[in-house]
Amino acid sequence: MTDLKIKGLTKAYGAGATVLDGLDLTVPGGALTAVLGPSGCGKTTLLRIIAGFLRADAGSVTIGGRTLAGPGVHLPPERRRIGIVPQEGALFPHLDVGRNIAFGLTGLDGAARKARVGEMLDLVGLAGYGDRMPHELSGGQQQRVALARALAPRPQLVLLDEPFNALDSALRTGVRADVRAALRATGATAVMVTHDQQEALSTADLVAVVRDGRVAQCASPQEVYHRPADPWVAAFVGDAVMVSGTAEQGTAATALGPVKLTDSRPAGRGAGLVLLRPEQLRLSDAGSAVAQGTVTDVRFYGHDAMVTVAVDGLDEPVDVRVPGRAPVAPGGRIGIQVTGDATLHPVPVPDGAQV
Ligand SMILES: Nc1ncnc2c1ncn2[C@@H]1O[C@H](COP(=O)(O)OP(=O)(O)OP(=O)(O)O)[C@@H](O)[C@H]1O
Repeated sequence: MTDLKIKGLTKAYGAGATVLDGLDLTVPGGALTAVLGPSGCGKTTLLRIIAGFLRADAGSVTIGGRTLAGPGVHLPPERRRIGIVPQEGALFPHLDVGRNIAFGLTGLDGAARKARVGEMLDLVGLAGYGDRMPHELSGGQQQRVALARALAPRPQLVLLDEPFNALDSALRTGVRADVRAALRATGATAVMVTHDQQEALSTADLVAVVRDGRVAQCASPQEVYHRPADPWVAAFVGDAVMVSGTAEQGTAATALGPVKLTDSRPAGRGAGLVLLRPEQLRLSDAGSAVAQGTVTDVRFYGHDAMVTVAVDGLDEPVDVRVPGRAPVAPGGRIGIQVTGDATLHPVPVPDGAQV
């Protein structure tokens, strides 16, 4: 297993603003880590520095203890043992699928190359497709070939740059699952750049949320979602409901009623912002709940619906996610109850943070 360790990575383009600002990130061997962040936060820059296409101004990149980039060190991309899956597959259009996959297989004789290509085609579920040309494949199949090509030379690390961007949503789910299974089967250490929260949460073992050129939080998808490092992360990763609260003995008093606090967080004392998810709120009859309000909007998504409620005593409306059909309509009076626990964060939101 090969850990990827990134320390103090700093990069500015020319005299422009700093894009990476002392970024630290450790990707454990064998894990798929999603680098998630808003447009322009430096995700592609990070990937290009890891791959060796770009030099950092400061900091280091090591894989399994081998320094790829650092003070006085810059290994060229071809010596880094890194496989890359670009955004739209970017297969060589004049080579068939087998030759695309075999492209990086230097130092093997003909029979060994053929065997490795066959293994890779099996791995990505495309056995028998070796003679097809790229234009004879669907977008999802092209992405799977791109993954097979990246994995064929047994790289120490695989970088995936928004790999599902070009696929329509119906295809995405299946291709994501296939890619994840193929990475798992080879035990590859992988870093996937994405700006899609659902993709990061559902596909990766770890999610590194990048803001302003630094990692704001790196943890499991569950941890990032349920115990976000700060209000910005909470609002960026999924939908968030934020209400002021005052904590005492593990419970915060809020306009939505008492909310049990996730206990081990040091900030879980005093006054602050309580972070909840819309699915933690339940609608009930007006009058039966501590918090009451007026429904202002209902959005139906098929599997669930989002109900916006102007709660009495709160300046901002809150969103409530309800399964299936929403049994309410705009203008109706409704009660709200909180379920589960929440984190409490000191206010205000850090300077410069934007959601
Ligand atoms: N070659 C370049 N020269 C100058 N500025 C650049 C260059 N490449 C990127 N930038 C700037 O650096 C910042 C980070 O860009 P980067 O492409 O790394 O962000 P990103 O997080 O990948 O964004 P997106 O999600 O939109 O692809 C942006 O402000 C961008 O305009």
